[in-house]
Amino acid sequence: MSVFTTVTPDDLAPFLKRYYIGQLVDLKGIAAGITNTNYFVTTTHGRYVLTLFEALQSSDLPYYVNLTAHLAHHGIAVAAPIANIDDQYTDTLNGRPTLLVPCLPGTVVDEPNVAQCAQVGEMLAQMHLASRSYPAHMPNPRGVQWWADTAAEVMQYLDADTAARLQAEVDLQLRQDYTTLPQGVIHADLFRDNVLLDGDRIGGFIDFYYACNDALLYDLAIALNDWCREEDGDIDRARAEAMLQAYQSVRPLETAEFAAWPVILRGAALRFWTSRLLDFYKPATGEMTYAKDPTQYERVITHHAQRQDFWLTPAPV
Ligand SMILES: Nc1ncnc2c1ncn2[C@@H]1O[C@H](COP(=O)(O)OP(=O)(O)OP(=O)(O)O)[C@@H](O)[C@H]1O
Ligand SMILES: N[C@@H](CCO)C(=O)O
Repeated sequence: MSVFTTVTPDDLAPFLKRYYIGQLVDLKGIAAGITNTNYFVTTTHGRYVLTLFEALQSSDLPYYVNLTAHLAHHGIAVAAPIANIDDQYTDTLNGRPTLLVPCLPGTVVDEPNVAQCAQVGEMLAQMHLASRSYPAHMPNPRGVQWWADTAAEVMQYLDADTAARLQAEVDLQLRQDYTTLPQGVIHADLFRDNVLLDGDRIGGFIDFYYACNDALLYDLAIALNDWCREEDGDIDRARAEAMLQAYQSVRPLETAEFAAWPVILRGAALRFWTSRLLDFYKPATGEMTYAKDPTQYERVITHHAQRQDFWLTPAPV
């Protein structure tokens, strides 16, 4: 249950007076999500989502919040932040920084189909292009060096075989230079639970709190590793081809990206293998004792390492 900070209708009444969204009708905590407190707020004008940030400080928020405003301005399906009477996107409630956005249509889909993977690929490419005019810059706090540092931190808990495989993956990634690939703003966590789908249509991309500037191809690899993944960590060909073709219908990959693709797929998997190992063996104090399965991403890497074909048709000349 992800309500860490309780909000009552009495707490909310003075807060809502700072917005032009009508009067409160209903307030309901949202169970999904593991980092922040989220509430559905229904007013006489409509339905909204109120987020109370549990870890991020007000000073951290502008990059993420202005990014979603920028993307919404360009027609990407994201929840555009709502400004308060002081024309600020963020406010404060019960000692936490807050954000109020409209409720987007759709639900999280656990078993996406080919058409849905194509939609995600297409909108991800649109998002990458639309954010080229976004002026702010944020280095990736969870880049290759973070994978290496995190692997070193959890190595002591692993059996010798797993530790050796983890170290080999880290060494492989430390030898790469992804900075020569096309760069831009990436979502960096575009898993199934961060996209709302309304049938085959995208209701919206949500949860931009890992967004940063990095290689665009890395973002595509993160999305593909989740959206097209089977239970055993293998990738489903039909979904992968659909996602890649749809992405490339908007932003064709460059020759250097074709070359980097097989290894960056493993890097994108290593990012979540290491973060899940860290959450599993060294959960942060006060964090919910809920950790996703690290071995899922170990298996993704094993499959990628054995693969000959990476679903890409030859690069256009
Ligand atoms: N704009 C929105 N419209 C509709 N539902 C939303 C919206 N934003 C969030 N939600 C709902 O709230 C849930 C939790 O949101 P989110 O995944 O952002 O939680 P979090 O705790 O902030 O992040 P995380 O779980 O990645 O740590 C989502 O699964 C979705 O059901
Ligand atoms: N999407 C991440 C969790 C949130 O960052 C994972 O599945 O490990």
